Order: sequence, then C-alpha cells, then structure tokens
Amino acid sequence: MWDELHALQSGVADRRIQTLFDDPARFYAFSARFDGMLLDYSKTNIDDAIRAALIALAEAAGLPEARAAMFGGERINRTEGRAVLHTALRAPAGSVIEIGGENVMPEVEETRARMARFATTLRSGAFKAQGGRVTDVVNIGIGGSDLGPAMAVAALAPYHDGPRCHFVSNVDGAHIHDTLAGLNPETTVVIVASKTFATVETMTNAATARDWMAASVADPGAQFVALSSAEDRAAEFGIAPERVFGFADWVGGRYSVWGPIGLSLMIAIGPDEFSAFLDGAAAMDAHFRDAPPEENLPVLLALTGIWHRQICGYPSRAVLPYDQRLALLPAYLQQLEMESNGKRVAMDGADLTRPSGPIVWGAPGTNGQHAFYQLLHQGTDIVPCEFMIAAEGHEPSLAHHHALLVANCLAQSEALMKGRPLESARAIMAAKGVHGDEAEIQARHRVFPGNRPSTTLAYDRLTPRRLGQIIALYEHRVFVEGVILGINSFDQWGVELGKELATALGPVLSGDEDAEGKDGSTAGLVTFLRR
Ligand SMILES: O=P(O)(O)OC[C@H]1O[C@](O)(CO)[C@@H](O)[C@@H]1O
Repeated sequence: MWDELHALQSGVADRRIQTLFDDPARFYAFSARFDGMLLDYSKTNIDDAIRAALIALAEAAGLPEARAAMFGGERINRTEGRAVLHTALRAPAGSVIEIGGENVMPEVEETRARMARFATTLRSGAFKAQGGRVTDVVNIGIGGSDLGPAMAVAALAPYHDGPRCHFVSNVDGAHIHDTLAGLNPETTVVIVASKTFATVETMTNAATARDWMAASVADPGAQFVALSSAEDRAAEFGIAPERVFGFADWVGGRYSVWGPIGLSLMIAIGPDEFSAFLDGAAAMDAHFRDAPPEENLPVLLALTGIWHRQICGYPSRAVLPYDQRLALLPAYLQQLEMESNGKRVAMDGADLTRPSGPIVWGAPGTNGQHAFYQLLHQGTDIVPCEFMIAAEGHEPSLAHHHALLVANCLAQSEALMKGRPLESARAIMAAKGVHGDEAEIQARHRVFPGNRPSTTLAYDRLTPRRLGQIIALYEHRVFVEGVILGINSFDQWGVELGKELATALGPVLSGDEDAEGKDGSTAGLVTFLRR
C-alpha cells in the first residue's frame, strides 16, 4: 500500500494541480459536505487513484476496527491501560456506552447536570461570592486544561453573556500577576482545572491565587472550584465536594473540553449554548462512525494529511483560520495533533518506519498574510495550508469586512495553486517600462512557483454547534492519522523528561545543591542566572 502510494506520488510529482481542473466536476468530486460544512480538498494533487489507494491504506491499517474499538470503550490507550471515551462526554442523554460492561453515561449525565446547575446559579447571581455577585472567573490550568476552554471562549465571544472569563496557564508569575491585577478578589471565582491536580504550574498558580484571595476574603476556599480526576487531591487543597467536578481517566487532557474542563465555557455562554456545542460534536461523531470514507470529513482530512506528510514528505502544515475569534485554534491544534501523533515508536514499541505527524503551526488570516505568507508562496519548503472560513460573520453592520475576509481567503488558496510564471512577471516589468538585465532580475523575484496544495473548510457561521463539529472533526482526523501510522495517539510520554529535570534543577538554582554532574552548558547557565 505504502509502496503503491509512493509510486503514484512519483508519477504525479511534476503534475500541476491546476490541470486537474480540466475536469469541470473536480470540485464536486474532491469536496465533501456535512451539515453546514464543506471540506474542499480539490486544490491538492490527490486524484481518483490516489484517493482510492489512501482509503485502501486506512482500511488495511484497521481503521474500521480501531474506530469501533474506540467508540466501544476498549482500552486502546495501551501504554496507560485506558479506554478513550471523550465521545461519551458529548453523547446524547440516554445513550449507553460501556467500559467492561458498565454504562458510563449515568455518571456523565449527572456531572453534566451538576455543572449546569452551578453555571446557572453563578450566571444568575444566586451563587454569591463574599463581595456579592460574581463578576470574573479565572480558569487556572495548562495544556488541555487551558487551551480548549480558552480557545472556545474566545471563539464564541458573540454568545458570551456570563461573567468575564480569564485564563492563567504559565508558571511565569507575570501571567497570574497581570491577570489578577485588574480583578476584585471579593467577586472572583477561581477554577483550578487539572486532570491530575498535580501539575506543578497549575498548583503553583492555584496557591498564589489562594493567597491573593485570602488577603481579602474570610473564606477563600468558598470561591474555589476544582475540575479534576483526582478528587481526593482537590479536597486536600480545601475545595468542598459540591464544587469539585470529577471526570474519569478515559478522558485525555487534550480531549477534555467537553466535560468539566469546559466549565468556564459553560459559565460564559450558558448551559443551553454549551449543549449546542456538545450536540455539534456528537453529530460529527455519528458522521465519523457511519459515513463511507469518500464522504467522511475526518477520514478525508486525515488522508490529505497522510498524503502530504508521509507520502509527499512535507514536514509541516499551516492552520489558517480566516476568523479572528479562532486566533487560539492553531495553539489548540498544536497540542491536539503534536502531543497525539508526535511519536517515534509504534504501538508495539518498534521504531516507526515513516515520519511521525507533522509540525502544526499557523495564525489567523488576514494577519498572517502580512507576516509569514511570503514563505508559503516563495519559500523553498512546501507547506500544505488548511484554510477555514465562515460564509457570514456575527456583525451584520460590518458585512463589508467579511466580504474582504472571504475574498482574501479564497485569493490565497488560488494564488498558492496557480502561482505566477516567469512570462507573466516579465510582462509586468515590461509594462512598468523596465527592460534588459534589470527587468530579468526583477521578474525572477516576482515569480510564484505555485502548485502548492491547500484545503479549505467552509461553514455557515461559527456557532457553538459548528465549533463543536470543527473540534470533533480535528480530533477524529488525528485519530485516523494515528491508526494509519500505527501509533498510540493518546499517551504523551515525551513531556516527562523535561518535567523530571526541572524538578531536579530546583535545588541547584536555589543554591541548595551544586551543579555537579550537569553538562557544561547547563552548569554555565545556572551560574549566570544565579549571579
Ligand atoms: O490537567 P493536568 O493534569 O494538569 O495536565 C495538563 C497537561 O499536561 C500534560 O499532561 C502534558 O504535560 C497534558 O497532556 C495535559 O493536558
């Protein structure tokens, strides 16, 4: 299968993507729709034969079985011995989802209902902080306990009618200092979001926030909430059980926004809109489970990923949402994709024989156009681009802005594909009255090689439901790529070594231990920083 795909790639290496549009039906044949979304992958070099080979590859890798195993609650996270069931957090009420014969849904639904009750009392003012109605909520968490809710709260700003939400993640004291500086401790609620309730950054920030609050209110613990799988540790921290929202170990950190970790989002937009967010994701789950591969958005997005990274060899991909409110989506997807598929061994511990998942990066358009798009168009590396655009914004009086946004988004994928040949650049110089050697030099700088692939995800409007679908689409894309690569997308051992060394460096930096045994560079830096 892999050999066949490499052979197909060699055969089309010189083909211009643009020539594929000689077929007037290309756009329809190489795009797929679901609900209010459209995934266009026609501006790639994938043709019928390549798509068929990619689908065969996914099937040979056991995608149907792996998908059934995930939805069926099997312990597919082999290195941690855990099931992977974030899909249960958004499953409709009344669903039956079992792990080892036990239905997990009653507990999921009970926690969902408790979250909704708490969010409602907080939004209505029935829950009183020690200075009265809650004005501000500070979510303290990092990685999956931060990026999901922070990204979604920003994305859904037009639906935000609850208290203000703030997010503190970095252990750099500047982050919590600057966030708390503008807040009143008497009307602020602090949410400590940590699956393990042991992450050093989060626990350090939580202790600082508690000290800040203790300086102003009699009972700081009364304004603290915990979101965690380690409910005993939350209790030790001094948070009463009625404000502890637990979740099971089968929810991975980067897949956790759908449950308690999403509490700040629920407080911001309200339980009804939060339900719409879950419903969107559940609809994508059903589509992923049931749609045939040629119509299945997560499968198709994954296959373009495999084609570009593992077959064509492009090392990175750019996520380019033409939506300012999705400014945090690239960071969110960096964790989702790189923590899931940035691995060098297969499920059985053998070395991977192919590249791991790609480097994921990006920024919203149109800002990126005035920064790094230069490289996308004329750099020597090819970076597949993943554009995202809504048909309409939330500001009817600013429709002319949105029209410009859409035009820019479409123009970029067109420019990447078509480029500008040397003859056109020469004609531009001639029209400017520049001739001879200077014209030739100037023309060469104005050439765009083109033939650079992109996909576009278009949707009607960034509603809570649509955002839920988009995130679930990417989650399942990551899963499919992981299955094809034969890796475990649900552990993250690669984050451990740095944590261990940071712990060991603490006493060295404080001067309690010397730097003996450290390499010369680390010892030199310790000396410089201590001085
Ligand atoms: O929610 P926790 O347990 O504080 O973990 C935060 C993050 O840290 C990581 O474990 C990586 O260090 C992520 O996977 C996770 O999202």
